[in-house]
Amino acid sequence: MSKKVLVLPGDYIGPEIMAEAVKVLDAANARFGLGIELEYGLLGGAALDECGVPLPDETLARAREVDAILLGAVGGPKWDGVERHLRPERGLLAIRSELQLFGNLRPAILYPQLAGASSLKPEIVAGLDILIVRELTGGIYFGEPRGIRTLENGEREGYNTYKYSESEVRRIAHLAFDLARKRDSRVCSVDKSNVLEATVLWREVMEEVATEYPDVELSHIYVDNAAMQLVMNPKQFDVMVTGNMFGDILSDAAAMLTGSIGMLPSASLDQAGRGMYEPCHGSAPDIAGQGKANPLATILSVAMMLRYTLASPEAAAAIEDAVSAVLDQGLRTPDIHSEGTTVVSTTEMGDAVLAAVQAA
Ligand SMILES: NC(=O)c1ccc[n+]([C@@H]2O[C@H](COP(=O)([O-])OP(=O)(O)OC[C@H]3O[C@@H](n4cnc5c(N)ncnc54)[C@H](O)[C@@H]3O)[C@@H](O)[C@H]2O)c1
Ligand SMILES: CC(C)[C@H](C(=O)O)[C@@H](O)C(=O)O
Ligand SMILES: [Mg+2]
Repeated sequence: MSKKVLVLPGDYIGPEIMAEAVKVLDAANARFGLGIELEYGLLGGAALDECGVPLPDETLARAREVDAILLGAVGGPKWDGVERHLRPERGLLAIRSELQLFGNLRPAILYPQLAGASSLKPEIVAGLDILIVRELTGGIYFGEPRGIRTLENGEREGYNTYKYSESEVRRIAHLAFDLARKRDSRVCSVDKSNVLEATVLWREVMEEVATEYPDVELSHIYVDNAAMQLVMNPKQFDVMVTGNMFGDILSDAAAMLTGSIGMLPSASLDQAGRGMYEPCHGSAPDIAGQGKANPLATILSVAMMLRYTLASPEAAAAIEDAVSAVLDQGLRTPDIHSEGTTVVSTTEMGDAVLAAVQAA
């Protein structure tokens, strides 16, 4: 039976990195007989330009039908002036929310070949393998009320609401604990319970869920300390579970431990394990159209899609091995370049991974 994947290239470097990821997916499809059919849709600025909204009904309808979604990145200065509710990023938030993709997995793994490209010293990052589990459909990103209002004294005030229900915390906790069992059985919950009530409850629920996993060790850390520990001694962490905004920030920091934000893939899963797969980075307007974007985060997101939603672990491993082989060949996009390696373009990097998959 065929499996359908909806491809949403998005904006700026989105289409550039997606072209390379699709090449690699096509090669894995042919090599492993996966029966995957691709269809394309619009999200973000591209959708706003074409249809007047950042998440067209057609895209959402197709997204509900397909087996998995592959996203590039959305947003950029072209749409800076549009009304808040029409911003390209709102399209991304809406699709996550509509599909209830609450579980965002952001693995920060250091490929040994990139030790020299990490922002930290090689001995601090050697063997790094952290999984950030970010709650993706709640917290301050979605809490109501929100807005900008005019106060009685005439000045304006911007406000958002940070809240999490017990059930929202419970489901992300279960996901984190279940994933930890397949790794080093350690979960570190990141909160700000010394200040924010929403995260006092978060911590209580984490403790409650932990009683169902006596084999998994649970620890807690405040988010400010977590940021510091991540750059001081990142290997102390196995699974880090946290809310929407903290996870957004910590995952960008974790990306730099692996060499570049261009190396960090992600999976956003619903309760049934269906998902949307995307790199953690944005649309990088500063390098768009120059062949400088690193496509590996998107290519590695394809591997996550094959593993988590499309049940093709062999093909997933082949793509991950192909990425490693290409790094062994010394090929680097500019963001991960270090002395003694060869700078290649986005397309050349994609072609090299494609060739390695075909040779698998
Ligand atoms: N998932 C998404 O679609 C997503 C994620 C983050 C940001 N954004 C949006 O992207 C736009 C730009 O945001 P930003 O500049 O804050 O973040 P960004 O992640 O796009 O870029 C930050 C820096 O990282 C670099 N970078 C990012 N991806 C790279 C890659 N694949 N290869 C090499 N270098 C890469 C960029 O050149 C830039 O210097 C904004 O509109 C933002 O809202 C979208
Ligand atoms: C573009 C933006 C809405 C998004 C987020 O904050 O979730 C991005 O930064 C991410 O990390 O996926
Ligand atoms: Mg982000």
